[in-house]
Amino acid sequence: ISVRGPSQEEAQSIDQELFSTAGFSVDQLMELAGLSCATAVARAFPLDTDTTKGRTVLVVCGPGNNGGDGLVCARHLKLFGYEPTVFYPKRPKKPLFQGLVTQCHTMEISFLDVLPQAEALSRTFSLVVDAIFGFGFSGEVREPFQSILSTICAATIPVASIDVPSGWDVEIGGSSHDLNPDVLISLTAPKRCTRNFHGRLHFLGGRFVPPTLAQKYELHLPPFPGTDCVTLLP
Ligand SMILES: NC(=O)C1=CN([C@@H]2O[C@H](COP(=O)(O)OP(=O)(O)OC[C@H]3O[C@@H](n4cnc5c(N)ncnc54)[C@H](O)[C@@H]3O)[C@@H](O)[C@H]2O)[C@@H](O)CC1
Ligand SMILES: [K+]
Repeated sequence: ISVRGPSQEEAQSIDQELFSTAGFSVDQLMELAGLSCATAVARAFPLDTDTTKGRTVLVVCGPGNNGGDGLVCARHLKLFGYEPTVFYPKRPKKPLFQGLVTQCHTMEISFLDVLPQAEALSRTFSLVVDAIFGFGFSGEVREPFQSILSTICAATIPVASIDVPSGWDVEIGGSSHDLNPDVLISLTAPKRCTRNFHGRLHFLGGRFVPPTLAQKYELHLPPFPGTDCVTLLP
């Protein structure tokens, strides 16, 4: 796998190209991205079939497409037998996101109005899926997400981050005060900041990149085993 990884700008160009000349739609790729995140979460935190232990997952969604991946992930986790709950404090008015919320309601997934304090959060949930920011993040984290990230950092349960650990600089990474996820699911290709990921498992998901695009951007993507939608990176 390329150690260089696409820069934030390159990730945004690949994204643009997928949605323009390559002919894909956002909801199509978001569905595949979210499905691969749910699959990776289920691999990293397998259900104990004898107990309800480990079923409760809090999916925290941000205001952009990373948040959309989180909503899709929550829906698939529910189909896989988990008990996801969503916290989605800033919701875009676009039909795509409204549809994803409706789908979660139809799947009887609960939404929280307020994020519990770290201790209550750690007691209620087994794991947090971080779908707050992906490669569109820049600058200092603004509220309400600064407080939300502080709460997640203070919680004692593991975090699985979608595409980029939220709050990390997409190129450089995070510091010791930032999120330290146990699992990272990179989408399309690992971003440069993932060099600083030292968690337990790093997956690549989003098996949708046409080989011509992978070549053009020199992505050097690893093979995906068989029909799997995720692959474990070394
Ligand atoms: N090709 C692709 O490349 C795909 C990308 N997808 C997802 O889309 C993500 C990128 O989505 P977006 O471009 O919408 O960006 P993000 O979802 O990463 O973030 C953008 C949102 O965060 C806000 N934001 C940015 N910086 C902030 C700050 N400092 N404080 C508070 N809010 C801030 C912006 O106002 C915007 O609402 C990827 O990381 C991935 O998860 C997938 O859905 C499907 C395919
Ligand atoms: K994230």
